[in-house]
Amino acid sequence: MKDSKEKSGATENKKTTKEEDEGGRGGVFASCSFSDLGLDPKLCQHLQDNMGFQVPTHIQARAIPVVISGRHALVNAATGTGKTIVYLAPIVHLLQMREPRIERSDGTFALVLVPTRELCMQVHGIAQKLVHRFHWIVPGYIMGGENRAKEKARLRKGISILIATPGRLLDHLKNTSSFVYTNLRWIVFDEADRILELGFGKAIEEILEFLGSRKNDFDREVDNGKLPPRAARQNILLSATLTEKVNQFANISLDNPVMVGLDDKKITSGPQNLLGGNLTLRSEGCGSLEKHNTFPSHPVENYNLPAQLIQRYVKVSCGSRLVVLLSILRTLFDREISQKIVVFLSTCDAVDFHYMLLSEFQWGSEMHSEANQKQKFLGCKVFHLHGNMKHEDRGKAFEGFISEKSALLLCTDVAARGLDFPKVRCIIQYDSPGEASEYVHRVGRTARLGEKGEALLFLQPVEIDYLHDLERHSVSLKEYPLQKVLDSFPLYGQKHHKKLISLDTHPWVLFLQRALERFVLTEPKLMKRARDAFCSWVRAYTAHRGELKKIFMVKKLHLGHVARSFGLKEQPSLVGRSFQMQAKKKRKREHRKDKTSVKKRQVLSTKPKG
Ligand SMILES: Nc1ncnc2c1ncn2[C@@H]1O[C@H](COP(=O)(O)OP(=O)(O)OP(=O)(O)O)[C@@H](O)[C@H]1O
Repeated sequence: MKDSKEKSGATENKKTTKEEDEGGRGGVFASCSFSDLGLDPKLCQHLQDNMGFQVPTHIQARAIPVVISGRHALVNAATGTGKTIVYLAPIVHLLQMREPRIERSDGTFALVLVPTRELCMQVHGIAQKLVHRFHWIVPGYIMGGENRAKEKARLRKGISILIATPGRLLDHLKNTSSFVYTNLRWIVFDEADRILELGFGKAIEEILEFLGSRKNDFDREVDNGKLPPRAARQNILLSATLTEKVNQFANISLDNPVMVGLDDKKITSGPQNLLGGNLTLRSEGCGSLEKHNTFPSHPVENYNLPAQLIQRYVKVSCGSRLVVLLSILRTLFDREISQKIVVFLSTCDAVDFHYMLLSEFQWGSEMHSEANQKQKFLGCKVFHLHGNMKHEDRGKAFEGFISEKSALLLCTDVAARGLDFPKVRCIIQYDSPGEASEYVHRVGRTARLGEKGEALLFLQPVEIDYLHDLERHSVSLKEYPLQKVLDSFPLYGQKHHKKLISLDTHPWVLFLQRALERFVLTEPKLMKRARDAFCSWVRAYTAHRGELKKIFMVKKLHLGHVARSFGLKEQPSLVGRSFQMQAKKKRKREHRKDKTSVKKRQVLSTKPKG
């Protein structure tokens, strides 16, 4: 009975895919209804009336029946296509059906693991909305940085759907005896690859071991009578990008998973199984499954980006980067006053510096020939978000950026994954991402759910090969018309050259650079931030791994130009004590080496031959 229901679901979904490819907002929505997917009518009504979800998205239509069926699943779909509902709706559906009703004293039934605090809060918010009509289902969260004692008290009372970051969950598994998880039915890994990238690999293994949910442990625990049969436990893994990390993760946590969202054109080469050859896929349920039992050992995935996303790159020499960033931001906000933009930077110090600069930088009277009073260069509200901020400030920035109509967010990759900021129009990657998968997640903060969106990647001329790396994943970018943008700024008496030799000699670039350097010089706090940012930025640049090291070569950086990009006039040797110390140590080491080799040579030359 169950199988036939799933089969009919799969056929229906295939039909919706075709139909929806022909129309709909960017091909995101399916033409079936939530109740067609087998969800409870009250839940469907609530999704429609209170949450405004009229119909499921494509991935929801395909994956919700699979999750309801109880199978382990690996779900892959573009950013912003509604993957959170893919697991939360079936969990709520199945929990509200239980007779007798679940109680808080039954403890945790579903565990959702996420990589960051912000995502934890976001998923918890959605879970709270979903259980609105089912007051006996209690969502809750635990995450790093929160008060442990309060969390313990909440766990003691009982949390039915628990959203957690891995470190804090492990802590409670080890130390909170009142945490009941004997009824655990689901473990969901949202942004699975990122959880591993953040170094939670060991924690995850320990968690799975604690919960008796490692693939190989499971049968043993069942045999020992510690766990109910397999059907009672379901693991689900979700990400917009399939990487080697997801592969590892799937290997330890999934048992005969159903793969949803992988289609033929996504993998371009290679002979082996994505899941290390261990995976045996079932042929029933989704018709597409049988096709996917072979995958490359090092898959080159064609990333699935929102079709309506406009992707461009801007080629800028290092010394002009800051001026170009400000000019583009100004142009974007002038073009559309009410909009939201996110700028990604590589380090917390770089975020702090740019946050202070962009919040405070004003047009001086010397810039404006007519008006004497100063005015802010950017009129919008500026927020910043990174991992070194106090937890409450992170929370405020997150909430603040969501609620503003027009705002700029400067952030590190802490905001790259999963966060759903409504109405973000443009993503600027001022500092390059690492792996192509990171590019995909960053740009995924815009063009969500079929909305419009633009993405702009800054590259120095020496870094342009990064575009080839993206192309390997079928991500191709067009060049941004920078000259046109720069020419649109007033030059105040300076001659406009029709044919410019280089961007760095553009009168507007020179003009704004001088103004920025003066501004940084007169603000001691900003100057300090600029120096710290310079040092951390160069350190981060040296941290690129693998093949990317050949593109982002620190040797090719002109440190004087890097300093200019932080509004500093000084040469790098004058900037940052840690740098001076490092350089001094290096010189000493080299000096010692020279001395020893001279001595050796002397010894050799004075040694009598034979
Ligand atoms: N069926 C639906 N109809 C309308 N809106 C929806 C529907 N499903 C989800 N949404 C909304 O779409 C947005 C994106 O959802 P979600 O954050 O779950 O996407 P995602 O695929 O997990 O993205 P990412 O890969 O970036 O994590 C959210 O604002 C969510 O409320």
